[in-house]
Amino acid sequence: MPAEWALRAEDVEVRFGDATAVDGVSASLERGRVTALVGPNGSGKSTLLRAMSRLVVPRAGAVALPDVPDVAVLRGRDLARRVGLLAQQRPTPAGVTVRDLVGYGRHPHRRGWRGTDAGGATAVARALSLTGLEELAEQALETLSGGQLQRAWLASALAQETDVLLLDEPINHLDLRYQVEVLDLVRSLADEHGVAVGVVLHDLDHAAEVADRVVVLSRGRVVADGTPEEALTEDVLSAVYEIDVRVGRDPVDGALRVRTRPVRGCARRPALV
Ligand SMILES: Nc1ncnc2c1ncn2[C@@H]1O[C@H](COP(=O)(O)OP(=O)(O)OP(=O)(O)O)[C@@H](O)[C@H]1O
Repeated sequence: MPAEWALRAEDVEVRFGDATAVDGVSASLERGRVTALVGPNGSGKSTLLRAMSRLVVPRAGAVALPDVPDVAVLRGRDLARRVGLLAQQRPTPAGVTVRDLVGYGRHPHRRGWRGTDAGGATAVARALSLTGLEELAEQALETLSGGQLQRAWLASALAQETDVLLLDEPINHLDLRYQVEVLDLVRSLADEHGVAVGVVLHDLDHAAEVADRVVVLSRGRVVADGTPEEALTEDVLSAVYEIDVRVGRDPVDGALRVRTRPVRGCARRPALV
């Protein structure tokens, strides 16, 4: 049975001056499913996520929720209660603690002139716990490492408690352990909480592992959209990345593995001592 869609881009076009960054893209994010957006640098992944959360206004097309044919009619805070975005580029405000930053994620839920938010404290505590940041909660953002800061921003997006979560390169700067933990978290948000996740990833092995569906973008257009096996083919990837790509299976666990021909000079590495 096809999954129920939660957010949909319909023929979305975004231009910056004369340049078209997203060129008539249609793609759906489904409840309880992880959709990975992949493609070369500059192919329009971030711009598409930003258009889906209305951070950029499409020149044509629409972004729809099941009950709202075009989210352009929604107030920003109404959309932010339903669609969360972990953007790629974020300013780091000085003198702000991790707990403050995570609390900002509750902004769309605050009501009234005092800004009351009944579920706020629980949501912030949960987000800190899910991202392993409880011990750093009172620390100022400027004292964090790149990976800790990345987790703090992710926690802020989680505290927003939206049905749709858009994550732009969420495992950037993370060490091996936190890469796995964040990808596990992404999976469990979909599996256990029914969240529709759209995630931009550069590592195609990660995309194959975590995603139910993969959308491959090239020059602002969708060139493949399907299961990892359907979308991440040698033909598609070799054409899109303009490099000889091989797709196989991991001999140990059978997972899809994407490899490139060794870069000249890197094929023969000295033996590890
Ligand atoms: N604010 C902007 N002003 C002008 N051009 C922009 C702006 N944002 C993005 N672009 C251009 O739009 C195109 C798509 O950029 P985008 O950031 O969406 O690509 P991407 O696939 O996310 O790339 P990357 O993998 O490098 O993050 C690029 O050519 C980029 O230069």
